[in-house]
Amino acid sequence: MDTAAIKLLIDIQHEAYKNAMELFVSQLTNKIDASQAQIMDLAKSLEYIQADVADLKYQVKQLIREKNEDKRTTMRWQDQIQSSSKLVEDLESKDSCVDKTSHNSLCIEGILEAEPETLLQLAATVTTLFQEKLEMSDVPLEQVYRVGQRKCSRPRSVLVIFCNPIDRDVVLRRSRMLHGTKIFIYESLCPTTQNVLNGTEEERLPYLSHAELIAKYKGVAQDSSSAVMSSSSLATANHHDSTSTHNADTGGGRQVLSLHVGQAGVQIGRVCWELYCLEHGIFPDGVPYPAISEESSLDPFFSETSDGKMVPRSIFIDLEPSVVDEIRRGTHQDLFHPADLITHKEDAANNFARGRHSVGREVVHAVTERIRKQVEGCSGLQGFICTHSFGGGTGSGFMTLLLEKLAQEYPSTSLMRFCAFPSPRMSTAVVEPYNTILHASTTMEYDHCVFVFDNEATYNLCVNKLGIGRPTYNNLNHHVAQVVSAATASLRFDGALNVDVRDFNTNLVPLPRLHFPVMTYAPIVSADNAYREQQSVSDMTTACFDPAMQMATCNPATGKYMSCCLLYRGDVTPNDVQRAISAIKLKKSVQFVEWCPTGFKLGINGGRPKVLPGADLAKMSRSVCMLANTTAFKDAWARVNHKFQLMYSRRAFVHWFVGAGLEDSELGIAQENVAQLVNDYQEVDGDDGKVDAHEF
Ligand SMILES: Nc1nc2c(ncn2[C@@H]2O[C@H](COP(=O)(O)OP(=O)(O)OP(=O)(O)O)[C@@H](O)[C@H]2O)c(=O)[nH]1
Repeated sequence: MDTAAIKLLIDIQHEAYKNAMELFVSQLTNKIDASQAQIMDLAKSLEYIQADVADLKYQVKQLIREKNEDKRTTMRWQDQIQSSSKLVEDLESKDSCVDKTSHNSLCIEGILEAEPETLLQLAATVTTLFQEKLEMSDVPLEQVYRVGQRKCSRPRSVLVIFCNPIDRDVVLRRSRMLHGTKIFIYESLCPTTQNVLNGTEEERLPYLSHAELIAKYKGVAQDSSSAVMSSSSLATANHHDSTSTHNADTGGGRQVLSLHVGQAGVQIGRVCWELYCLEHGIFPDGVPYPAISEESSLDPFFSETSDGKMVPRSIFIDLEPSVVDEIRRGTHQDLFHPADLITHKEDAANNFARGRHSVGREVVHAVTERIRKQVEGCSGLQGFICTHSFGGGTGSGFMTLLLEKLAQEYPSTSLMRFCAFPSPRMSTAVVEPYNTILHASTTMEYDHCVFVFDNEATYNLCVNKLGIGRPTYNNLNHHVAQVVSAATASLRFDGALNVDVRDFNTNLVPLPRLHFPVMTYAPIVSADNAYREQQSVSDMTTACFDPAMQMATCNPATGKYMSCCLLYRGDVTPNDVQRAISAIKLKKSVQFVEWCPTGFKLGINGGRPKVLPGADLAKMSRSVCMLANTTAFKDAWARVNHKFQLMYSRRAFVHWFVGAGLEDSELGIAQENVAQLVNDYQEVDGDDGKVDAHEF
């Protein structure tokens, strides 16, 4: 083999080794890569396993924690069950004691005594009161003593313990004879006295504040089962405590009787009571929640039965049964006393005259009897609240009849009404203008507040502010009830600034005939937008002066405000309110009559506004209700009177009214009377007789 051949052979072998080496290296690399990948996979799996382990550890911990929590909850529940049963036992024992002891005492407020007086003299004063004012002969008293601060020649509260419980019942029944005397008799305190006062009869008795008195009784009750105060009377006594100064100033009582008349009045009333129950913590069957808010005063709007149920101080009246039957069959059927749901066989057929002169007369006696019964159950009636429409035959005609009876029987009792005024374009009856004008004319001289809203304005609020596509009466009534609840909150709850029924009339009616304040409520926010739209006190106060927020169709810019009541609820301070009002006063668009420079009546109530489950309105932390007496409302009257005139000039539908007992001349007189009302408004705002007629 020559050298060249050997060299070639070496090259070939070299190449072969090289290839083999490369192959080996690549195989080795692949193996290393595969191993690395495997290692990576293993590492990842390890990571997953570690994560799973951590997860499992966490879950185990969580389970242990939950188990412990469960244990604690079980223990808490056991505690609660124990304390509830104790509470029930306490209440049962108190109830049984109350049965024995609560029927021999009464609290008399407003006794004027010459200072200083001994117990005997005080007892003599009380006995003389019973003899002279209640026409009772000898009433043996077991004990009397004073309640409240000692101040010379101020009317004071006296607790009277009767020897004979029958005497106590007679005094309570006859307490109505004290009407107008500024002396009020309450069923508030029901203690036995043996352990309370130790002095001899000749010693002057200690003056105890209500709180001291209650504390003392509580102590006595704990020490000895012979002195007991029931939870209900304690609540009443607390209420006395909080309102006694208020009553002393106003000379008024406390309870309010609500009268809901006709379809609109009944349906609005029903929603109002559902809301009141929610606000006061009362189940639909009238049983109070176990813990009632301390600020809540049930007594003004509810009476309590012997088994602890709360019954609304209300009467629902309709001339036909179907609408009231819905209450009789509804969720709150057990709330109302059946006798407070009064119906007749046939309605007033949209006819004022049938409501006032024919069908209405057949029912009015039963209604006034039931009212009398309810009033007898009140220790001091503060006023009546009515809901009804102006346009229906019952709401207009029967209501005039009822108002006459109330004026005769309870002349000094205040009254306020929430009324559905006919809408400019929406109407359910052609003769609404007749009914409205006849009603207004007949009741014109009653100078109590008639708070007005119309369904069209309320409907627009539901559409534009709450985003309801096609609002029903139910939607409208929920909104109206919200406003009625806001307006009556200060009658039902203790607050920083309270307003009572008489205050409304005194502050909102500057001239007797001009007594139709318009209702506005803010904020109106749909439940969907609740979290986005919390409004400040200033925002919502300003919103009240926005015409689009008003619940009655009239433009405030065409008139002047004569008076204005702003009732705040919830998270509101007097400073916030003052700032908001100062800002309003600077607005040129808000015009007040010159002779009413202060203009604003304020009420502040700490409790947050509540809404019924499923309501369209959002639950907000604060709200305001404005009741404003504005001369702009003349436009609404002029509009209805114009419609009346159009029909009456052709004597259209007049025969139906005359046929049901109306004097023909009454229609003409009514129209003139309301035309005069429009003039009265115009005189007040110095208008030159112009009325906004574009809506007619
Ligand atoms: N907001 C509201 N308005 C109502 C309701 N029902 C009727 N109305 C309005 O009330 C006016 C008619 O009065 P009603 O209350 O229905 O009639 P009534 O008083 O029962 O009288 P009669 O039916 O004639 O016996 C109309 O303007 C209706 O739009 C209601 O539930 N809510």
